Amino acid sequence: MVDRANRPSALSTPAAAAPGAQVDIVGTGANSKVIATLPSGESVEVLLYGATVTSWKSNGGKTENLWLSEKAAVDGSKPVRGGIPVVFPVFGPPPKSGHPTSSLPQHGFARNSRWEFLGKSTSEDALDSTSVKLDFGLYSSGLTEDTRKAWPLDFGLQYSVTLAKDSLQTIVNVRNEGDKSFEFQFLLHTYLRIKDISKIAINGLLGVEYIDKVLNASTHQQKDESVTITGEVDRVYASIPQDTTSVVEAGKPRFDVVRDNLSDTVVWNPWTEKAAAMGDFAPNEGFKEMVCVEVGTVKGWQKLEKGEVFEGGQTIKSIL
Ligand SMILES: O=P(O)(O)OC[C@H]1O[C@@H](O)[C@H](O)[C@@H](O)[C@@H]1O
Repeated sequence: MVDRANRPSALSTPAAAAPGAQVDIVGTGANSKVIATLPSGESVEVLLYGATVTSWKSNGGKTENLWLSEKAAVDGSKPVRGGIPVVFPVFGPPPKSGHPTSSLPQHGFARNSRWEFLGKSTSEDALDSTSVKLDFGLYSSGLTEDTRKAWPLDFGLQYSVTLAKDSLQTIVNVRNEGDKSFEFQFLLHTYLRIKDISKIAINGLLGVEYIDKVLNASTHQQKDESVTITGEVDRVYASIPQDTTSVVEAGKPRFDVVRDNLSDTVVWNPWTEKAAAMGDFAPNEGFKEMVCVEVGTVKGWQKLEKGEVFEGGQTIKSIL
């Protein structure tokens, strides 16, 4: 457990009042989303369902950085296929029995619960560039009765999405608001949009041990400098010493994914058959234009005692 409640996050954004960013709440009910746009045109869209970031445009609003399936459910009927779903309090299929998360669905309940929009703050950096921070909350009191029964622990999640000119920062703060300790895993299931999977290299994982879920969960070590993708990939890289995982496309840096207080990263691409088997994955060939680089804490469990807080997240830089 890492308690960062009392130390300022290196990634936190000051909430100084500055005009400029436009923030709108669009739609009603399960479809509601918050859209923030900077004066320079960059934008982010966050569906209240799952607090799922469904779009992040940089380059003056001209470049979409996230992949979203054409058949993604954005009506609250199921987790969103694409964008940045939030995985909490368990990653993947939960332990079969004997763990408090055992009756939860794959990847937990955060990605299919409706979050509250807590508000926005804007700031300007030294270069007079505006950024906007959107805060979302999910609390045990806001869960459905069934979910509450399946995980009857008192928690508060605050999730901050900060849009700046060339970056998006997503940070979670998990608080134990009950009397009993609890364990959790957390992951940001980011679907990065790329042009051509055959030209992608993922760097920053050299020497790191990973569990290969395609090869019967066997353990391997990353021996090549770059991970390239030529078939289904589903790997959990754990305890990564380097903070940054980079995505290079056709020899040019495209994304830097910088982890904050999260030591693991999942690299996932479903490839042909798995993509075709998912009813909400479209178009079929869409797997060529996405790669998931998912930062998290998923090997083992984070434990929070009464009143304790954990904070962690990522900053993604879009390089063009
Ligand atoms: O279909 P889901 O539940 O969104 O999960 C997608 C993928 O998510 C990845 O994080 C997992 O490592 C994969 O095993 C899984 O298939």
